[in-house]
Amino acid sequence: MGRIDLTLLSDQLNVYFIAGSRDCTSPLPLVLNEAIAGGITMFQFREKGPGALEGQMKKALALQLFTQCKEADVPFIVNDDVELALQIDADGIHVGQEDEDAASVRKRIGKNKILGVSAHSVEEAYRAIEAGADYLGIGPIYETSSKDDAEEVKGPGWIRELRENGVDLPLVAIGGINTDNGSDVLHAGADGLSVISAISKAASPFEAARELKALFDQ
Ligand SMILES: Cc1ncc(COP(=O)(O)OP(=O)(O)O)c(N)n1
Ligand SMILES: Cc1ncsc1CCOP(=O)(O)O
Ligand SMILES: [Mg+2]
Repeated sequence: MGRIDLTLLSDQLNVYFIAGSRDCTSPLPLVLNEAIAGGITMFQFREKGPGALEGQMKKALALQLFTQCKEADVPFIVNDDVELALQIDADGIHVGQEDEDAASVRKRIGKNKILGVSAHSVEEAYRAIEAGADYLGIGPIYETSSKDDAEEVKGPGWIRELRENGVDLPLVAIGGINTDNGSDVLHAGADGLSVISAISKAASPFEAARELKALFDQ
């Protein structure tokens, strides 16, 4: 049995903000400060795509954001880059089907870090669980403009389908999620809502995070 407490994790996934420097119009540390004040429960550093920082600049930004998260007790997850996650001793890593194999990542990070894996079919979900995933990222639920190579839109019914097929690991939904459609996603069986643009491009990241968090109090 791993060290990760899955009951605690399902709450930590509630408002899962994901961003890299190019997702924001103001500096990411400022956006993250507001998002934290608004009540996000987890953060994923996803620095990729054209114009993304690399090497030491990427690491320096990761360390700055990680410090902010630590001060607020918000788990800090690194997207894709297992090496970086290990170097800075992040709280966890998220990988997809095109990234390093989840079982190999689990071996490298040990039992004490959170491992999130994207799944697009019941089969992928079961394979990820077998490989040692702590939670699954499920999507895209709705249309997204934040990921160029996103798979086809699946709708919230897909979350229900996974639950009906016995997938009981914490699930976080992703893709086009906002305060208007978030409750449909939760009613379908997701533990959490992961968002990029709903917070990173909001006029007030603080208000956006606060409104997403409020969906869990209803
Ligand atoms: C919580 C969460 N779910 C899914 C993803 C997507 O991961 P992936 O399919 O590897 O795509 P990229 O984000 O790496 O472009 C995610 N990052 N987080
Ligand atoms: C990383 C990722 N994986 C599937 S959709 C997506 C992007 C989600 O961004 P947004 O919340 O802006 O739709
Ligand atoms: Mg990936």
